[in-house]
Amino acid sequence: MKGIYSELFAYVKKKKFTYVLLMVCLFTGILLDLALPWFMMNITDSALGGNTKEFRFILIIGILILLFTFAQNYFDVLIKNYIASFVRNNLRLRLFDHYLKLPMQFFSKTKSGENSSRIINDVNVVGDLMGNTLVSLIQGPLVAIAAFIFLINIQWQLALICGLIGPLIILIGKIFGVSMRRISGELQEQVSQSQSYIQETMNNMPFIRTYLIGNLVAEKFGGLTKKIFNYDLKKGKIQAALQGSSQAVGFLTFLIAFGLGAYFILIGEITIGALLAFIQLLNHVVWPFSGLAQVWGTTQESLSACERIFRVLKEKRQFTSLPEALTASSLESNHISVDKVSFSYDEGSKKILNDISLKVKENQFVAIVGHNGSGKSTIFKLLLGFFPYTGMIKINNKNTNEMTYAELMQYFSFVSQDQYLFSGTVLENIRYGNLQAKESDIKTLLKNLKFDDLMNHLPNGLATEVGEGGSGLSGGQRQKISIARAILRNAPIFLFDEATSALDYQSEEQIQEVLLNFKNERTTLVIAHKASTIKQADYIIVLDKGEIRAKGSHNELMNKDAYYRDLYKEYVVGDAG
Ligand SMILES: Nc1ncnc2c1ncn2[C@@H]1O[C@H](COP(=O)(O)OP(=O)(O)OP(=O)(O)O)[C@@H](O)[C@H]1O
Repeated sequence: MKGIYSELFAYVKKKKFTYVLLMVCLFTGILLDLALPWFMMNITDSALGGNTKEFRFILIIGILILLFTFAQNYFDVLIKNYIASFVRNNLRLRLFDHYLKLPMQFFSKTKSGENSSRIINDVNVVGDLMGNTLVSLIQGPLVAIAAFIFLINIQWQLALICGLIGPLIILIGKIFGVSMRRISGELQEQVSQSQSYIQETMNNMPFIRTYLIGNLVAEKFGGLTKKIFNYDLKKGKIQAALQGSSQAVGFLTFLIAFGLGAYFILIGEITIGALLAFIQLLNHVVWPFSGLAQVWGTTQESLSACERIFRVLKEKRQFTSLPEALTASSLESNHISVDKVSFSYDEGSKKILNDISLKVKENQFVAIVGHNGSGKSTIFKLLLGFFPYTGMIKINNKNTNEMTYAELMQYFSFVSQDQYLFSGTVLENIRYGNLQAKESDIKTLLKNLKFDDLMNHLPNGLATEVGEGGSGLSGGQRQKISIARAILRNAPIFLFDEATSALDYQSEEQIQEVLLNFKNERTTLVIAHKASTIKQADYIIVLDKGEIRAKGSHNELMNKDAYYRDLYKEYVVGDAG
């Protein structure tokens, strides 16, 4: 909690001047709150006393109070909104930037919907806290104290009796505040989970349609929303009890004030104007306190959003500043050695890779083969520095763990099995491979790759929008963009998770040709899914349940390794299919 308060205070420090203005506004508001009862008391008494000169003077003051109240309210709302927007904007950028710097392990253990809920929903709540709620928390008691002093001036016995309400309402707020905070935290957790599920549902719509699992999905979502509903109800009950009891205490105070006030008029202790002012002032004593109970509830809710945000901000970053892309093509000799590398995704769980050692010579073409789940893609993820491991990986005899991330990345062009595309045009998506590339360079590259269809067959050529995640393109077109992007990057080591399933025969042949051309130009590691690719390789690594089962050329392995022979047969059948 201490950490949260200092984080929040840092925002106050950042906007010192604006908070000072807000305080000026706040104190002006308190003065105006007191000016109105003063006006009511004096105008009533001067009218009842028939003093027209005084009446006119007080009326003019009343008009001035009105004008000031308008200006005070205008600036109060303006400044509060400015602070809330500033905090939201700043925190959102900070959080987004932090997410970009977190290690990949973080993303393999969290849900994307929850992370987006942090950046959108929780940040909004914290903005409200800093702009509105926090100020109300100070404003309420200050107004109440000022009004109370005025009340004492009017009739101290009556004021003291009515003043008993303050501590009582604070006690009520404290009792309910704790449960409010707990329920709000749990509620937000459920909201995040359902947000994740909505996101997954939208992404999986074709699967839901074709497998007719709409009812199942709706049922699961129903379960999630039921939890939200139940937490909402619990929250509603606490809010109702909080508000009901504080309002009742408030009303009780008015009953006492009217009853006793009327008695004091009867015995000539106070005037009618004074009672009017007293009741108006009492509003300022009662409502800040009864409202305070509610504001306290909102504060607890906001603090649990803060907790969630700052929990993420406390996660150790992989980078202090985001690495910039380095020019990849200038590197010459590029060999890789993997020495006794072991890895598991979760600490203490089953090893996904166990004591892997391999060497890839400069400009060698290496195929990694193995059954599904044998750990092929995981080897790529470790080469790319996504996860920490035991053992050592070296490129050109340098330990990759001693390289900066940008330095490591300059070695690799990577094509994964999944295609990662951003909304934008085909051209923009290919250009991520080399942000300096001219359109003409990209066109030449596509011509050389014989991916002309990306220029000629799409409605707006390279300016065609790919849609969210490439949803507006065919699977083959998405793969071609990913491959073209990696080749445009022109790094000396090409990591290719052979995902050529969506390519037509002609395009597949074309990719094979590109890989063949790489043979003497750059170091290439292919997770091979095709017999034709495997046969091209200089060297093959056979992986089985996270261990290297055999290594060698295709002919060597066919001669000496039965496991490989069987595996290869499966690939040949796959190719024929
Ligand atoms: N993010 C992750 N968290 C936990 N386990 C994972 C994660 N990614 C992969 N695994 C597990 O690691 C093992 C190896 O996965 P990997 O993707 O490396 O296999 P692969 O050989 O590339 O398989 P395929 O041929 O199906 O692509 C699998 O058992 C998988 O369940």
